[in-house]
Amino acid sequence: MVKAKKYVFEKQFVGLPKATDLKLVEEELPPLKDGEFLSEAVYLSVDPYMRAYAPRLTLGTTFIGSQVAKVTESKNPKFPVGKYIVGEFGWRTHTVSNGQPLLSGFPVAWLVPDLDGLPQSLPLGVLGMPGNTAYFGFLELCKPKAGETVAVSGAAGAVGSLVGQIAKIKGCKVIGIAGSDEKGKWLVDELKFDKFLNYKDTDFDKKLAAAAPNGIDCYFDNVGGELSTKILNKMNLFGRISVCGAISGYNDATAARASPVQPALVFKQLKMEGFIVHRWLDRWFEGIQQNKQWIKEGKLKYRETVTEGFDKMFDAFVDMLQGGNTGKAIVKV
Ligand SMILES: NC(=O)C1=CN([C@@H]2O[C@H](COP(=O)(O)OP(=O)(O)OC[C@H]3O[C@@H](n4cnc5c(N)ncnc54)[C@H](OP(=O)(O)O)[C@@H]3O)[C@@H](O)[C@H]2O)C=CC1
Ligand SMILES: C/C=C/C(C)=O
Repeated sequence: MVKAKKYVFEKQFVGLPKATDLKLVEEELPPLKDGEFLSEAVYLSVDPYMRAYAPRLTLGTTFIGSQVAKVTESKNPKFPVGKYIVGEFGWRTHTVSNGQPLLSGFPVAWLVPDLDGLPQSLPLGVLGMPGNTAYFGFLELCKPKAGETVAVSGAAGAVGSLVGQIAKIKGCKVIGIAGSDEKGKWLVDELKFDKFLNYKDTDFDKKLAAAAPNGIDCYFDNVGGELSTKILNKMNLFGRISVCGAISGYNDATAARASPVQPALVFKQLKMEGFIVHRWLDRWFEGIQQNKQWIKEGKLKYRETVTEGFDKMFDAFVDMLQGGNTGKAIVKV
């Protein structure tokens, strides 16, 4: 009999999640039926969407999330023993699944493609959902042209760090905005962003004006709130804004306030569009393949912030929400 550990969503989050909002429990897994397989988590992802989607989750269920897992027993020929998979199984160590797609049509599990020797954790980051968010969300919505100026907030995180590099690949000038000078040093020195702005600086407004003397053509928005209104007010005529996320407000216990964006939208004739990455499910492996190719060519770099231990899932989650990560935040079991 296999015992699994899992985190159950006990209490709805109010403000920053508390350890007591989730409960770590053990359960015995049943023997496999035909069509099922058993997998063991190797890496688990902690992502901002877990906080953003929480109000829609049912209390008492396993908390949501993706993992890279190894198939250890199988009665399903599509998921043979020894293969690595990405599973949408939630925060749990062992899982019995039949591999059937979720109600949304999203596969509950897919085999990790050939990584050409790259780390097995990357399907949770640059070669998975965050990588595709950067690839499709930026290129399809911002439609950047060489020579244009691109601003990206959340710039040192899993998605933002890739968006800025893809913008550089496309010949753009890139302004990255994040919350620490150490992150800024990584963006400029290693990822070759043109400029870095720390949104916590008291003279941020002055520095923004100096960093974008000719205005901003594309903005990839990971954070929302007042910071994003400030960027919108610096946009050029017919600028494009890809709205990816709004993490600056995810932990607000009361409704966040930001100055109106409509004047900038009207007078600069801006195009602002939100998206969910699953819009490009039919092109999922195109994004992964392209990002892998760019890594191999040395054009796309990635970083991971790895926390060790399944019992540290909550700590890793809250640390990421508060900016403790550079690049993709993951947990190694
Ligand atoms: N639309 C979609 O399909 C998807 C949307 N997303 C969204 O993209 C965004 C980035 O996700 P991801 O790259 O995975 O996460 P990150 O790796 O960027 O981690 C979150 C980061 O958010 C920053 N942050 C936290 N609080 C604030 C704040 N008040 N103001 C500004 N920045 C803050 C922190 O960096 P710092 O030190 O800079 O503050 C932190 O490191 C999120 O908003 C997420 O919801 C992600 C995937 C898919
Ligand atoms: C799929 C992820 C969505 C957000 C908002 O993070």
